[in-house]
Amino acid sequence: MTSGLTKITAPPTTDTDVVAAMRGVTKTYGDVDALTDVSFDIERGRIYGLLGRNGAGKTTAMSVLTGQAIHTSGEATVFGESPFENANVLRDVCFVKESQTYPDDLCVGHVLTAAAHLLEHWDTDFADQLLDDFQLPRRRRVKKLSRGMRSALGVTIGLASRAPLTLFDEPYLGLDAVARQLFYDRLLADYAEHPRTVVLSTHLIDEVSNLLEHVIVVDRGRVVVDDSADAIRQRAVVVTGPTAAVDEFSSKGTVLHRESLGSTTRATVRTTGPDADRSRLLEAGGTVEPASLQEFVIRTTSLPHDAPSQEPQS
Ligand SMILES: Nc1ncnc2c1ncn2[C@@H]1O[C@H](COP(=O)(O)OP(=O)(O)OP(=O)(O)O)[C@@H](O)[C@H]1O
Repeated sequence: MTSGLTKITAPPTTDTDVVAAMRGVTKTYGDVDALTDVSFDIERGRIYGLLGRNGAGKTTAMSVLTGQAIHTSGEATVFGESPFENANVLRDVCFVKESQTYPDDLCVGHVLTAAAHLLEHWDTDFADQLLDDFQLPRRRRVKKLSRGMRSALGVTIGLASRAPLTLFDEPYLGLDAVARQLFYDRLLADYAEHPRTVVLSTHLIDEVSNLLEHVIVVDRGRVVVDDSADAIRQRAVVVTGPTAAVDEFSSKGTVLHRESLGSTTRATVRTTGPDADRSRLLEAGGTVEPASLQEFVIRTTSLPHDAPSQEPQS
């Protein structure tokens, strides 16, 4: 079952520089459909946001791409090969999970030494710098770390891995706002110097929206948006004004959400492009503002099944 929205996708790419891909991937756990007919490409040298509500299928998708779960049908490839039990592929992949566990007796230094052995592109100096940044005590046992410190350790491993494909699955549990900002800053600075492909799943969409270059939204196991963040920023707008004028403007795009109070209506609309004619709306006293990425994701994933949606008339 879909959200009632047409799937929103970028035009097909001619770029063959795809580091990971899914084609018609389905993953079931017993009678739970975690992923249904999922297809997307992850291209080299970009930061992707994998977004969606709780239980949407984000962790499952990342687990399939990192060989930690076997999909039920379809095809998943990383660097052109199946990732499952494929050391050739996995040495270039780092997957940092929110629920990452480490052997209890290891201390922080041991974990980093193990990571250095396992990850081909590991940078020890960078790892040391990140330990200092996050004030992680090298000699402390992992089981004695606070929840936030454990997250900081995961983030440190993900960044210092410099893996050509690095996936962070909601790595922030317990990280305070200062530590999260540190993570974003270090990620951006290091990514600029050492370009690689990063996939980030998060519920803190506003915080990361400036980081993301491409967004994949999963809703109940299906991909409902696969588009560049710029395209989403340009086309997703919040329109407010007299109902007739808002509805006329909205009819040229896809209405993601609409609410009225008296004669005024507010609608979140995905237009056909930045040049959508807004003159009549403005003349009628209406306003058009860019929708935040968070608003866009919320409106894209929370429609009831039978919600009316209008197709773009491009
Ligand atoms: N090992 C499992 N056994 C049974 N069901 C599972 C298992 N792992 C995931 N699921 C189910 O698959 C669906 C997708 O779960 P998944 O963890 O991929 O979602 P998610 O988008 O990462 O959610 P969240 O944002 O809450 O972490 C959910 O319905 C979940 O209950």
